[in-house]
Amino acid sequence: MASIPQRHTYYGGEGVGSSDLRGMEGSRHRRRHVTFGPYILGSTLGEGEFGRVKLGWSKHLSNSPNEVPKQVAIKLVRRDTIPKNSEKEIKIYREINALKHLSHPNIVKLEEVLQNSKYIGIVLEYASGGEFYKYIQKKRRLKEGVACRLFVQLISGVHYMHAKGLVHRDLKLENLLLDKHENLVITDFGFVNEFFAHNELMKTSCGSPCYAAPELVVSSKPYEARKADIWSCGVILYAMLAGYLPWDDDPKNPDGNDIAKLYHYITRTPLKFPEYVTPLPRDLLRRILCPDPKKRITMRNIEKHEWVRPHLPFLSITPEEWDRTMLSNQVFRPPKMKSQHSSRPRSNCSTSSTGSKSDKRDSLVIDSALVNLPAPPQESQSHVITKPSPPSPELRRSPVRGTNRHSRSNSAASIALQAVVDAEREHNLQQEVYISLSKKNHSHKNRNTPAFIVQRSNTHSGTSGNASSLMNKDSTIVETSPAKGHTTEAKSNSNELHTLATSVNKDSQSFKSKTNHTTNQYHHFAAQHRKPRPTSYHPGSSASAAEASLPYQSMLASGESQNQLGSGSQFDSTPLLQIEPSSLAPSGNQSPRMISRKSFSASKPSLDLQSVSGDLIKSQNGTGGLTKGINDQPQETGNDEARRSRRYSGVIVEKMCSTVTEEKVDSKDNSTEGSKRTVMERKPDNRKRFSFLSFYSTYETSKSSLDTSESKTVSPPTITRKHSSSARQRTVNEQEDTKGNNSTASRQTRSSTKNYRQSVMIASIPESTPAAQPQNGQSTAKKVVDFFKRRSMRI
Ligand SMILES: Nc1ncnc2c1ncn2[C@@H]1O[C@H](COP(=O)(O)OP(=O)(O)OP(=O)(O)O)[C@@H](O)[C@H]1O
Repeated sequence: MASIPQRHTYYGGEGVGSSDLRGMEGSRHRRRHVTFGPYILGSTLGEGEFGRVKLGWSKHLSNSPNEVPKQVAIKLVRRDTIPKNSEKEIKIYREINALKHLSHPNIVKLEEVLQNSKYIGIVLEYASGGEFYKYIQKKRRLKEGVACRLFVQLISGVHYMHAKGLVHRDLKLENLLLDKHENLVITDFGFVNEFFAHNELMKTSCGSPCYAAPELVVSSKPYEARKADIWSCGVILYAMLAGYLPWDDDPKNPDGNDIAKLYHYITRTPLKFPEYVTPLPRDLLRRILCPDPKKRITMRNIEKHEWVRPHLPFLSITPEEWDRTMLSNQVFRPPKMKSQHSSRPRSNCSTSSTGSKSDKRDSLVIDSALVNLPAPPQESQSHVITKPSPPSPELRRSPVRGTNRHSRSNSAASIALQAVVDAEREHNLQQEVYISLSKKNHSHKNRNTPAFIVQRSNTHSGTSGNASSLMNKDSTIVETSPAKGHTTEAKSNSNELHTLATSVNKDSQSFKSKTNHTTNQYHHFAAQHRKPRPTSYHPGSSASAAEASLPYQSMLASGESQNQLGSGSQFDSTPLLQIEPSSLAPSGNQSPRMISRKSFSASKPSLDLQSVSGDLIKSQNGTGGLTKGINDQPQETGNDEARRSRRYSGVIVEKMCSTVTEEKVDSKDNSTEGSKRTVMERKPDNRKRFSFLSFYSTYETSKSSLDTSESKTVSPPTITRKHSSSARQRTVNEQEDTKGNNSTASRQTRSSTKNYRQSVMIASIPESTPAAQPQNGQSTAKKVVDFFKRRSMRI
C-alpha cells in the first residue's frame, strides 16, 4: 500500500469504524473522525471563495477485503453564507449543474452533492496531483512535449464542454488541477454558461483579467464565448511554455490593476516570446492570442494544428465517445454509498439515522446540536442528484473492474484518460518499432506504412470513403499498424464499433484479441519507455495502467475513435445536451440524456439549467435568445420560496448527513456576498495571480531557487515591479551576503530574507520584456552552477 503523507490525517482503511479495532486498541486509540455524510474528512486541500475544500474518504467499504476507501475532494459551503438569490448561490448551483452533465477525463468529476443543516458538500473526484500553477512553478516552465500533452488535454476538455453547449469563462491556471498521473483536470465551473446554436453571444464579462479575451473588456458588445475560452487556453499555453503570462510586463501598469490599461496594452503590444519557445507553438499561440475574435483560430483548427498533431488520436475522440467511455467505465467504480444510505431513514439530522453505532462513535457527532439544529429548507428534502445509472451486473463482473479501484479516486475519467494516454503511448512505441521494422524490410509498397497512414489521415478530413473497403483496410491496419483505431478511416468501421461500444466486456475481449500480438510484440519497448510518474497518496495504487486502459484501448483498437475533424459536428454551436425533465423528479437517479442534434430545440432549454442558475437562464423576453449573464440577475417571476425550491430541486441529493462535523469548517465571511466577479470589478487576487510573483514568492525551497539563475533571462517585470521597493533593500542584503559579511546582524537579515530570496534575485533583475533573452549567451548549466556557488556561499 502506498505510503500515507503525514498531512492527510487518515485513520481509515479497513479498520475504520470497526468495533474489533476499537476493542483491541481500547478507548485510548479510538478512531475519531470528522465526517460529512458517508465521508471521513481529512486535511484541507485548499480554500476558495466558498470555503474549504477537504480531502475525504469514503467511510463505507464494500465486502471486498481489498477494498480501499475512495478519496474525494469535498467543497464545503456553509449554507448560511449563501444568501438567497445571491450571486454566490447562482455560482454554486451553476457549477453543480454544469458538472452533472460533463463526463470527460479532463474535467473534474462530480461524485455527488450532499447537504446537512449547515453545509452543502460538493463531492468531487480528488485530483491528487495538486494545483497546476504550482506544477509549473516547480518546473519553472514546461518542456514542449509536456506542455503539448497538457494543452491537448485542456483543449479536449474545453472542446467537450463546448460541444455540450457550455462555456467555462474562467479558464486559468488556478482552475486547473492535476491528477496523480499528471493529467490535467479542469475545475471551478462557477462561471460556466450555456450558449445556443443560433446565438452564442454573451454579454457578461467574467474571468480573470490576465486570462480574459480583449473583447470582454474593450467592448461592451456581446462576445462569442467560445472564442473567449480559446483565448484563455492560449494564455495558459503561453504560461506553460514561457513560465510567465503574456502581456504581464506593462511598465505603466505594473500590477495589472488597471484593467483598461492592461487591455490597451494587450491589443497594441505584439505577442513576444522567449527564445526557447519554438516556431510551431509560437505559430499556434499567435493564432490563438489574436485580439480580434473573428480572426482568432477556432477549436477545430487548433486541433488540426501541426504542433498538436502527435496527439491527434486523443483529440479525435468525439464527445459522444467520451460519454460512452465514461459511462461504461462505471464498471470500475466501487460500490456507491448510495445503497448504504438509501436505507437510511429520511429524517433530517437525526443521530439515530446515521447507520451503525460504530459510525456514530467514529464520528465527532454533536448529538445535542443535531437535535436542535434547524432543519434544512423543505425544498431540499426531496433532492435528486443526477448520477450515472448503475452499471449492469454484467459490467460489474468485468475482470477489469477490480484492477482499477486504486486509480485516481477510482475515477472513470482518470481511467479513461489513462487508457487513452496508454493507447497513445503504445501507439507511439509501436510506431517507433514499426518504423524500424519498415526500414529493415524496405517494404515501401506496403500501404500500411506509417507514412501512408499519416497521409490518409491528413487527407481524409472531411471526406467520406468507401466504408466497406476502408473497413477491410482497417482490419489490416488494426492488425499490423500502430495507427490502429487512430486514423480517420476507423470511422468507416462503425458497425463493428457500435457492437463493441455496447459492452465493456466485449470491448475488453475484442481489444485483447486484436491487440494481444501487437502488445506482446512491443511489450519490451513499453516496459522500457514507461516511467513511473510522481504521485501523491493513493492508497494501494497498484492498478496497472495497461489494465486500466482496457476499455478505452479496446475502443481505439477497434477503431471506435473517429476523427471528428472532418465532420465538424462537434464544433458546431448546437448544444448537444438536454436534460430530461424527469431528471428533476424525486425518483431520479437518471443520467442526463444526450439527445441528438435533430431532436434538440434551442427554444427548449434544459430545464434544470434554467431553473437553478440565473446565468443559465435563457432570456425569454425578446433579447434574441441572448443568454443572460451573471450580472443579469434572473427575472423573478414567482415568490422567493417557489424559485428557491426550483433551484434546489434536481440539484442536491439529500443524503441525510446526520453526521454533522464537529470541526468548524468556516467558510469565508459574508463579505463576498454580492461581490461582483466581473473582469471590470473583480479585484486582482494576488494570491492566485499567476506570475513569477506567485511562483517565487510562495515557493520556498531550493527548487525554486534553482530557477533563479535562469529567471534572469526570462523573469517578467511583474516581479520587479511588485517588489520594487523591498527588492532594493533585499538586493542590498544580498550584496552584503556576497561580500562575506558574517556579522550577526547580517545573519539575521539573511535568515529573515530567506523566504523571499528567490524573489530577491528576480526582483533585482532590471525590467525587461517577457521575451528577455539569456544574458551573454551564458548557458543554463553554467547559471545553475553559479547559482549553487552563490547558494553555498550563503550557507
Ligand atoms: N477536486 C479537487 N481535488 C483536489 N484539490 C481540489 C479539488 N478541488 C479544489 N481543490 C483545492 O481547493 C482549492 C479551492 O478550490 P476551488 O477553487 O474549486 O474553490 P472555489 O471556492 O470555487 O474557489 P474560487 O472560486 O475562489 O476559485 C483549489 O485551489 C485546490 O487547491
